[in-house]
Amino acid sequence: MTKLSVNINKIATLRNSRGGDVPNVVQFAKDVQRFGAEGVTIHPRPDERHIRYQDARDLKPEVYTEYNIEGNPIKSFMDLVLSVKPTQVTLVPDAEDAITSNAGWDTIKHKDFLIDVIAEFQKNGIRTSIFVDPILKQIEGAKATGTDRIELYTESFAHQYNLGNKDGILPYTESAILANDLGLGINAGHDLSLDNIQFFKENIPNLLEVSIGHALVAESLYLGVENVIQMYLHKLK
Ligand SMILES: CC(=O)[C@@H](O)[C@H](O)COP(=O)(O)O
Ligand SMILES: NCC(=O)COP(=O)(O)O
Repeated sequence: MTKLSVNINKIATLRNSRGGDVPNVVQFAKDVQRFGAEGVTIHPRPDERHIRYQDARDLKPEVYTEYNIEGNPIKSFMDLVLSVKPTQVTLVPDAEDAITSNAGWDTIKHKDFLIDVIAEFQKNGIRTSIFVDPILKQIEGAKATGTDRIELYTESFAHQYNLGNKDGILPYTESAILANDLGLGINAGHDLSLDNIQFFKENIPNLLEVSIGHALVAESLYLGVENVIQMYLHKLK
């Protein structure tokens, strides 16, 4: 069984584009849980261009499934996560100016830093996951940091799958086998979608959780737009 955690960053992006509170991210989190989502993921960035630090605090009492906060463990992010105390923190090595996450950790180069940060979160009862590329030595490096889980960065799989190249899954399967052998839990995310999720799941042994946002929100627009147009037409009769 793989848990679906819905990333609600895009809901905050839409809200921020008008400056008001529509759509309301807390209400959206409540609704996705009511519809069956098994977790809520947010990824506050230092510029707060979508999810804001205050959203992370406001969501805490309403997320009764798994609450996952992702981000680069700079001081302000660490303070936020340590005060909110989500179920899980996912560490992502984002550059400040990155449009979205675009690489996993170099777990070898940043080993000492990751060991310290991970120990601090674990000491506070927060499960840790670190975002990694599907590279065997990086998975071994992840193990050495003491993290509970890894999150496989799935952009390259999604890209290859979209091009019709199913072999793009191979490094992910190998990485998952190694992670299982090492006793690391396995999460995955980035550009997963209705098109590619089943194939991914079938090829990753013991996939514990996926976090999906961008495609899920885009798909929801497409799958919902016919209904909404009909409702407007009905009211305009
Ligand atoms: C960690 C990751 O894979 C990202 O997909 C991220 O959580 C999404 O961030 P943005 O919504 O800022 O693109
Ligand atoms: N950790 C990945 C995530 O939360 C969502 O990524 P995406 O589906 O928005 O690409």
